[in-house]
Amino acid sequence: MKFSTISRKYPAFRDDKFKNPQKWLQDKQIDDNAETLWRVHDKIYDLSNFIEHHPGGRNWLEMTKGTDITEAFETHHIHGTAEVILENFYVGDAKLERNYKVTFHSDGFYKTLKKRVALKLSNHVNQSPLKSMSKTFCDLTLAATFLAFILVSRDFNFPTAALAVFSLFSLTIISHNFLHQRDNWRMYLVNFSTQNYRDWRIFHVLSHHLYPNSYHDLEIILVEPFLNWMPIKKYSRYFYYFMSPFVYILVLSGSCVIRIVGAFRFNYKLYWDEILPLSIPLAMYLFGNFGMVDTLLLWYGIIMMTSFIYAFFAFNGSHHHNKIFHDGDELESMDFGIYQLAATFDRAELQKNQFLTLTTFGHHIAHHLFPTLDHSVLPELSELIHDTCKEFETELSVYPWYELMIGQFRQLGREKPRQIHLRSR
Ligand code: HEM
Repeated sequence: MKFSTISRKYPAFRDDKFKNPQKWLQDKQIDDNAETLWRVHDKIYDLSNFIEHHPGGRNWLEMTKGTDITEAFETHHIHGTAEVILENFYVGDAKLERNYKVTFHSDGFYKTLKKRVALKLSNHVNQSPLKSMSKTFCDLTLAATFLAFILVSRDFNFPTAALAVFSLFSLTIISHNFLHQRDNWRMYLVNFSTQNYRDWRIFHVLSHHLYPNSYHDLEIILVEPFLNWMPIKKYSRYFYYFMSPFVYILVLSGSCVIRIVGAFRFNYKLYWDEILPLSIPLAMYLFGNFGMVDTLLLWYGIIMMTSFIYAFFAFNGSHHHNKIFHDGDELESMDFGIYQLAATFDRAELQKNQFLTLTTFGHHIAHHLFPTLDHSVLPELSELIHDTCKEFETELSVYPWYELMIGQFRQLGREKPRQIHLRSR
């Protein structure tokens, strides 16, 4: 059946043969009723003259022209300044209703929590020292990654290879913290794993974060038909179990292949920072003991191992337990925050360690609710989020890691949509 629980239209993108982040944005323009400009709730804005002045960087507004940016706008601005500025660019009311059914009522769960978070951040939490720890961790991991790859190319053995894999894995996830924020140089570090920060901002920030586990979520759609967590399946669970390790190994370099194919077949633009990942094999070649071909093979081998561990964490960590919402399931409330709680679980372990929070997608629910906040600030919000959940008679789901993993494999076999019980008043 072709429908999505969270939107009125079934995404145009689903019927494309070659799926990639740029095409996702183009097709979103068809679905979003944004009248070639920018839509926020039921109003249309012309932000063309604001692109250059946007404090978060020009990239966000450039990419989203012609689409409904309600979810992005609400989640990326906590303090209310953006709402005031937005009104300067109002051009008229939207002619058609919003495609997405998710709501942001001012007395609903998400907006209530957001007001409380804004107050707490202004009055009680000094973010600067915490944020600078994140930057220090990130910079040390960057240095460790280069050092580890050079060590591998001088003396290839299990400990040096493991060090290279774990430092690149950590670097990839730490840099994810920074690409959610205003433009900064650390966002480019995600490129070292052969991915690209612009694509990440589409498939992860604008697609996965805003519409998790739905047919609008590119992180799910891009691995189909090899993996499928939606309740409506094409193949048996055994096919997906068999394919899992192959998908895990190829996830990182696969995104690079998608970009190259997009550039040659569809004329998508390639940027200077696409060549950043090659600085690692270059350093290995200059300082190591291997020839050029062996260096490249060694580098790619480590990328594949990193990819396996990265995908293992990403797919088993927070979104695909069989009790989690997946498109086709019914939701009891369409409040944006309640939807995020239904589509995201937290891991019980290691919640207090800042380095591990940064490198393993920790405090994932809080991160989904307020993605621009540095991961170091998220533990400070735990109590507030718990209290607000209680008040709205809803809950955070926290599971031990092994249960999330078992649930993910069960979800690969779940074939019936069901109602997700997360109440909210
Ligand atoms: C696709 C939609 C948008 C996205 C993804 C986005 C993203 C961001 C990001 C990442 C930041 C930096 C946040 C931080 O590091 O604390 C930011 C800040 C900001 N943005 Fe946007 N933005 C969008 C649309 C807009 C619009 C339409 C306006 C107003 C017309 C706006 C006004 C601001 C302002 C004033 C800030 C400074 C921080 C604040 O006051 O919240 N943004 N934005």
